[in-house]
Amino acid sequence: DPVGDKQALLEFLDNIHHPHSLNWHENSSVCSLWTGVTCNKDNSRVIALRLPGIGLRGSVPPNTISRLSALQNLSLRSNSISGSFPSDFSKLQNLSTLYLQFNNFSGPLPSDFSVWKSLTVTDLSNNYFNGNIPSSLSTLTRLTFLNLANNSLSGDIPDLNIPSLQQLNLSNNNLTGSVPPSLQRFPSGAFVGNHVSSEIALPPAPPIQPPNEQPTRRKSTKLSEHALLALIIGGCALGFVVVALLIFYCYSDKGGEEGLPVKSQKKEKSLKAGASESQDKNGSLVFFEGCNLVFDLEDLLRASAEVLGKGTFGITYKAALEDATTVVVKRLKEVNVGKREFEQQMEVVGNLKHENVTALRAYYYSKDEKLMVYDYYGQGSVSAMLHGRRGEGKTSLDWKTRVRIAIGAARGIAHVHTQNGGKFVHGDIKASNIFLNPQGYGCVSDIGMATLMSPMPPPVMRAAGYRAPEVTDSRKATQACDVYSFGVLLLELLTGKSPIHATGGDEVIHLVRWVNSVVREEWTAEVFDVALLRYPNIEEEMVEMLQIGMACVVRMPEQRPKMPEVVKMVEEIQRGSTENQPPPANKSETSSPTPQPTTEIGSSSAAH
Ligand SMILES: Nc1ncnc2c1ncn2[C@@H]1O[C@H](COP(=O)(O)OP(=O)(O)OP(=O)(O)O)[C@@H](O)[C@H]1O
Repeated sequence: DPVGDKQALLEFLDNIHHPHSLNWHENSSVCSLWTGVTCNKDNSRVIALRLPGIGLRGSVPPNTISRLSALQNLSLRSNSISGSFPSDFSKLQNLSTLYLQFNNFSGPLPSDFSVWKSLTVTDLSNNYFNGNIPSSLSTLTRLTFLNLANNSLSGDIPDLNIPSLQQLNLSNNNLTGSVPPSLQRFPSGAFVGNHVSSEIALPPAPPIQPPNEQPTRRKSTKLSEHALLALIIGGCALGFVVVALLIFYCYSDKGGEEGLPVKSQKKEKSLKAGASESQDKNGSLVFFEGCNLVFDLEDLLRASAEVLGKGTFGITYKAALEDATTVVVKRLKEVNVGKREFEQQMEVVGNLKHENVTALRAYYYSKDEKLMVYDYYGQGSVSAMLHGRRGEGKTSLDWKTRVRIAIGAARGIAHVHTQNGGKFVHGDIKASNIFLNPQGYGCVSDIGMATLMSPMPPPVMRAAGYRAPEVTDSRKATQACDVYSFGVLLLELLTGKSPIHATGGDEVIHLVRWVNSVVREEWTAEVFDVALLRYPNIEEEMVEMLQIGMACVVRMPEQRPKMPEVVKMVEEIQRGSTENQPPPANKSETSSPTPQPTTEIGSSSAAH
């Protein structure tokens, strides 16, 4: 471990307010375990420090980060760091990328940029920097990206002759004068929101020949006042699908650089002209309290990603970040709500902490893209567990696990229903949205989607079987609809069958109708998953679960039990649980005792 660097980092953290605890322990390995820290190959020095969006507050403690003299990448973006630009950063002479945007830095920019000869990317936007733009920026011969937008910089724009510069944003400051000749190749969008003389006739953009990048594609980027962020996540590879999450930020030419993986481009949404909007901190990942994940949008978009599936609300990706963290990113489609409404909804969801509700870790909102970030559940969803292919060594879900799934899911939904003054609705309860928490209990995901999507979009085929009959007409989900969907989930756990499934022929079976008809014919035992028949002494419990399920799926919404009641009932199954260890592996399923109905179940009102 780099002892000196480790000590410097510990001192940094000790002396800055940070609501999120980081796993930076004195006796753990800084290079392999510390979040946000990257070392060089032989682990002798720290070369990257990325702590975006973790709630850092106060000024950067002097003589801490500056001791990381081998540092190449520094990202402290999207925190609440205040004070002046840390003067001792001048010691970080190997710095290549510097991301300090979306903080509360104030005071002048460093006067001498020549100390950072290797700088390629500098983003100091969305702070309160004032004073002039230093002409020493001209000495940065490798600089490709410079963003100083949304500060309070004043004075004339210096004649910055930096041939390598490809992207420039000085918008929304108090700059005066005119655009100097060296910068006239940048479109007017780079200067809007200033008092820069408007009569400048910008010549057509001359070809830019950056040394390391792809000049032809860069050339095609046109900046304009109508700044748009376009985020591209997607693309399939052969066989096992791997997609690269891509981002590009461009102006007016929305499709201009589509498909280009962007490392050094500005990611936050740029503002349209107008100082009034200059405080809009749009377009960064927002993390929730207690989240130990440390990455930024750039990391997220750079991560290699795999499509997990396409749902009602968009595409879900599994993204592997560089620091080996795996997260799930939901890219929402057709969310037409405004920023405020979206943020409010995310705040409710993100602060909804419960062991039976999957935690929303972060979200992202821009005009064109809405993302939600979750933990990745490696075991997959309950749907995958129940219906996925049984690989070698993979057995079907045992009864105890199914009961725990039911109890956890019920508790999670009941908790969701207590939100928003007891009016919150999940709206999309189904097995692919239920995961197992570390205790092996069900854990409900995808909270808040239905509210954002009201009226409900038509369900994808596999979701249709969970929807209460009344939703078809009203397209509006209610808590009673969640109870119905939970009932379908119970029937699915009991039968091992999907809510809508095909038989051998063309016939499509609707699980609720099928269970009702079988029970009506008093063939109750027929509904249970054959894989469960090998567990002795569980008949009563299965019948109990069947009763609860059927009570939840009655046609009339007002006749369904409320979730707190359902929780009690499913918990009762576990309480009455007798020992039901699986029999020895060689015992055949057919030799298991066939369960007999012990209680009268079903009623004519349940049949539909
Ligand atoms: N956090 C997660 N960890 C692991 N797998 C996940 C996670 N979230 C979703 N998935 C899986 O990704 C796939 C796609 O999920 P997504 O939510 O987009 O669609 P869905 O659940 O099938 O439908 P809907 O959008 O209606 O909820 C599903 O198989 C789901 O189980």
